[in-house]
Amino acid sequence: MSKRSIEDMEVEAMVVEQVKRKKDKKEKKAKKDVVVENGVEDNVNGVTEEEGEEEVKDKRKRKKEKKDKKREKKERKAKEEEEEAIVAAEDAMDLDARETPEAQPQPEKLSKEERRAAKKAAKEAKKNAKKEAYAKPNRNASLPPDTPAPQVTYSTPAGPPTVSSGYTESAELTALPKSTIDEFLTEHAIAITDPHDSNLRPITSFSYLPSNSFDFTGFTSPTPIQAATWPFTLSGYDCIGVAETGSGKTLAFAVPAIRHIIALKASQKSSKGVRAVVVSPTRELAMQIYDSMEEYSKEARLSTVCVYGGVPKDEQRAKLKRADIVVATPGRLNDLIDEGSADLSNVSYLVLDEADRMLDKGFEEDIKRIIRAIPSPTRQTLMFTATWPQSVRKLASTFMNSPTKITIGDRDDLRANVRIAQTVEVIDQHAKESRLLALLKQHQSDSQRDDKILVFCLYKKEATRVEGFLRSRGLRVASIHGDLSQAQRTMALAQFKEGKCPLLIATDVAARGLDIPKVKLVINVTFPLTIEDYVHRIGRTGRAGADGMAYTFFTEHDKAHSGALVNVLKAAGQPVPEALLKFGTTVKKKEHAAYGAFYRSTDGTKTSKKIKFAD
Ligand SMILES: Nc1ncnc2c1ncn2[C@@H]1O[C@H](COP(=O)(O)OP(=O)(O)OP(=O)(O)O)[C@@H](O)[C@H]1O
Repeated sequence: MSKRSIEDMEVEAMVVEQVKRKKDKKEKKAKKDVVVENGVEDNVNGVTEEEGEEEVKDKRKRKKEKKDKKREKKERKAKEEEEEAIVAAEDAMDLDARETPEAQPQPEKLSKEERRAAKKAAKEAKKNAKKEAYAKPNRNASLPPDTPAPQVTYSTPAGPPTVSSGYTESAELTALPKSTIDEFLTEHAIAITDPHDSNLRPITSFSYLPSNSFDFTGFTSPTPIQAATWPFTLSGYDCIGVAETGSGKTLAFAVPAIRHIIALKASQKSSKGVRAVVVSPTRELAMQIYDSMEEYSKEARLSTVCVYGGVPKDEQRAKLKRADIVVATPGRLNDLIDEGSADLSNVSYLVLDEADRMLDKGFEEDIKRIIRAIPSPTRQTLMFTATWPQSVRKLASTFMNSPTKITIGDRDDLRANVRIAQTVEVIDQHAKESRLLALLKQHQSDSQRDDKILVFCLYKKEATRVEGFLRSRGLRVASIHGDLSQAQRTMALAQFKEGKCPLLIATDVAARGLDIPKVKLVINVTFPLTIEDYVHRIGRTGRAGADGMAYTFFTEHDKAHSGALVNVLKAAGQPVPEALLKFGTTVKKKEHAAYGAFYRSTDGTKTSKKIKFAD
C-alpha cells in the first residue's frame, strides 16, 4: 500500500468520524427541542423525569421573578422621570425659560454633560406640559392647547363691562378745568386709546379715588400710569398699561383689584372663592407683588396667597381654600389647578404683570391654560409692562375685550427709562472679567463701599463662575439664578435688598419687576437675549423718579442686537459708541414663535381712537 493511500484512508476515516459526530449532535438537539416544546427538560444529567419537572418549575419561577423585578424597575424609573419632568417644567416656567441653554444662541461653549442635561430637561418639560394641557380637568378641557381662549364678543364699541366696582368720577375731579387735565396728559406724555369713548379723566390726586381704605403715606400723588389707568380699571374695562420701569405699575393694578373684590363681596351673598389672580414670570416678583397686595388689602381684610414653585405645596393648598387674591407663577398655578386645589371659576379680575414676557413663547401655553380656567364672560383682563413689542400684541388681543390702551411716554417704540445713564462698552470676550473688576473697584471703593451694584449674566453657569471669580478677589458677593435652591435665592435677594451684601450676580430671573431700593449701578456682563430684557435689566436702577446708571459689555457675539440697542440709546439721549455702530444699525424683526415668518403684527386696539375730554 502506498504512503499516499494510507493518508487517504486516514482522511476518509476522519471525515466519517466528523459526519457521525455532527449527526449525533443533530439528533440530540432535535430530541431536546421536542422535550422542551412539551415542557419537559431533557434528562441529560441523569435525573428522573419528576425531578426534571421540579427544575422546570423552579426555572419558570426564577424567570417570573426576574421579569417582575424588571417591570418594577421600569415603573420606578418612569415615576422618577415624571417627577424630574415636573421639576424641569417648573424650572422652565417659573424661573425663566431662557435659562435653558439650548433654547438660546450660545456665546460660550457648554460642556457635553450640561448640554445633554439641558436638552433632556427641556424635552421632558415640553412633553409634560403637553400631557398636562390635555389632561386638565376644567370646563374647557376639550380644547387642545393651541386653541385660543373662548371669547365673549362685544359689539364695537364694546358695551358696558360686566363687573365693575361702581366707579363714579369724583365731583372735584369733574370740576377741574379741561386745560388742567390736558396739561397733565401732555406733561407726562400720556396717550389713552379708548374704544369705549368713556371720557374718563385721570385720577390726578389720591383724594379723587372713590372712598377707600388705602394708606398712601409716603406718596404725594398717583404716578401717571396709576392716574391714567385707574378710572378705566375701576370701571371694569380691560386695560393695557405700558409705562417705564419703576413707575408704580404694581399699585396701578393692585388698587382696582382690591376695590373690585370689596365691591363683589358687598353685592353678592356668597363671598367665598378666589376673585382675583395676578400672574408674574418669576417667583421673586410674585412674592414682591404679594407683599404689596397684603399691605394694601389689610384694611379690607382680604386674604392673599402667593403660589410659586420650588417650595412644598401644602401651605399654598391650605391658604388657597380661603384666598380672595392669588399671586402666582404660571407653572405652579397650573399644577394646583390640575390637582383641583386651585379653583378659578369665581375669578373675574386677571392681571398679567410683565405681560409681554407672559405672552412670549416660554409662557404662552401656560397662560392659555390659566385663562381657560377663568370664566370669560365675567373676566376683566389687565396687562401691564414697560415694553410692548409688536410680536405679542395680536396674541394679547385674543385674551381681551376692547381694551383701553394707556401708554406713558412714546412707548409704541421701545423706550428705556431716561433717568438712567447708559454706557455701552464694545469689548473683547476675554477682557470682560478684568473690566468688571475695574468697574466694581471704581464704583464700590471707600465711601461707596456699600453702594448696591447688580451684575447680570446670561447663563446660570456663567453667573456661578463670575461669582467665584469676584469672591476669589475678596469681594462680598451673593447670587441669584435657577441653579440655586429657593431658600438660597430668597436669602441672596434679602441680603442685597437690606444692603448686607452690596453686590448681587444675577441671571434674567432678576431682570423684571424687582423693586430693590437704591441700586446705584447695573452691569450687563453678557447682553441679554432680547432688547426688551435689556430695558428691564437696566430698569432695576433709577426707580420711582431716582437717577440710575448702567454699563453694558457688548461683544462680537451680540452684534445681532446692535441696531435695536442703538435705537434705545438714541431715544433716551444716550451716547452711542462708534464701535457699536460698526456692527450695523439694522433692527431685526422679532417673530412670534406661534406665527413664525408669517406673523403680521396687528394692534388689538386698531378700531379705537384717542380719548377726548369734554369741557
Ligand atoms: N404714587 C407713587 N408715588 C411714589 N412712589 C410710588 C408710587 N407708587 C408706587 N411707588 C413706588 O415706586 C416703586 C416702583 O414701583 P413698581 O415696582 O410698582 O414699579 P413698576 O412700574 O412695576 O416697575 P417694573 O416695570 O420694573 O416692574 C416702588 O418702590 C413703589 O413703592
